Amino acid sequence: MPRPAPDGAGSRHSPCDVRASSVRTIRALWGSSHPGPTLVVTALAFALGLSTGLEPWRLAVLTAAVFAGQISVGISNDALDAPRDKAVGREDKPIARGVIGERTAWVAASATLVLALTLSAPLGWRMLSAHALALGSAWAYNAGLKSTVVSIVPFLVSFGVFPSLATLSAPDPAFAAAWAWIAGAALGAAVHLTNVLPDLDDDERTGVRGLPHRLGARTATLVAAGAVVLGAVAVLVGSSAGELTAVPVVSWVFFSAVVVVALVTVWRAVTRPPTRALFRLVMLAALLLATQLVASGGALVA
Ligand SMILES: CC(C)=CCC/C(C)=C/CC/C(C)=C/COP(=O)(O)OP(=O)(O)O
Repeated sequence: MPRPAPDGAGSRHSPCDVRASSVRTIRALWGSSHPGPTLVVTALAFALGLSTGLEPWRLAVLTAAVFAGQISVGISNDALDAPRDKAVGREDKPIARGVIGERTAWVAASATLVLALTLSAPLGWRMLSAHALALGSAWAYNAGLKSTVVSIVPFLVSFGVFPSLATLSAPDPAFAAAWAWIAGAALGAAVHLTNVLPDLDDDERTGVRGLPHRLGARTATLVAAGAVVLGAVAVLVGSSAGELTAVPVVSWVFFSAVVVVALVTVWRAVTRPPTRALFRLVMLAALLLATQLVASGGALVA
């Protein structure tokens, strides 16, 4: 069956055709946004905003700004990767499959980038600058750093600064404490090291050789699991100001759960070929740590 022409090229369309094509475009854009990570990072922003005690409008605007920013990062990533994804026949990539055109994708990625920054502005220039830094670093990954030995750096930067997006959104803005930077960067590293694992062979064929490709799947997963534990220790120790006797029981429960997740990640890595499950385990660890912060009332600011 012939594919519909991308970007609406073609002749006459009935209102039904137009509606169907709009739905197809929106679904394809959502599919290109890396929906799973987009939703997880948005939920993390919400949880960090809650734990910072933001008032409802600030919490809503922070969450919406992060959501828009993630969509812009995800779609621009797929738009830039489209020729490579097409070459290796990636069926999960709507742009590479020709469901939508690259022009449509770029319009959506640019519009959501502008929306993310516009929504950040009412939260203050510090939050706006921090979000611009996080997004700039993510776009730099998409634009080429992903194929270099320093492919991990944008994840360290974007996720390192990420907890501060919440604390800088407060009426009395402040950077997050050092332990929160460490936890964010450690989890960002784990996200990168596990996300690319199922695509290592396809990536090699199209010339993408980031840090995980050079480390190899097993080493990358072991380092990722170590980073998850480092993040968990940072949250446990940091949020109780170094007083281990003052750590609430709920924090120990979440900490133990995250260590179990890290152990399962290692076990899977040594017993099976790498799959998307390793990345999902890292996402789960990040959600557990954010929930721990909310449940224990741990303060993000020193
Ligand atoms: C807080 C914040 C702004 C964080 C974002 C940080 C960051 C560097 C994001 C890049 C996200 C991304 C689309 C990775 C997938 O790329 P890929 O091309 O390696 O893998 P794929 O095959 O899944 O597309």
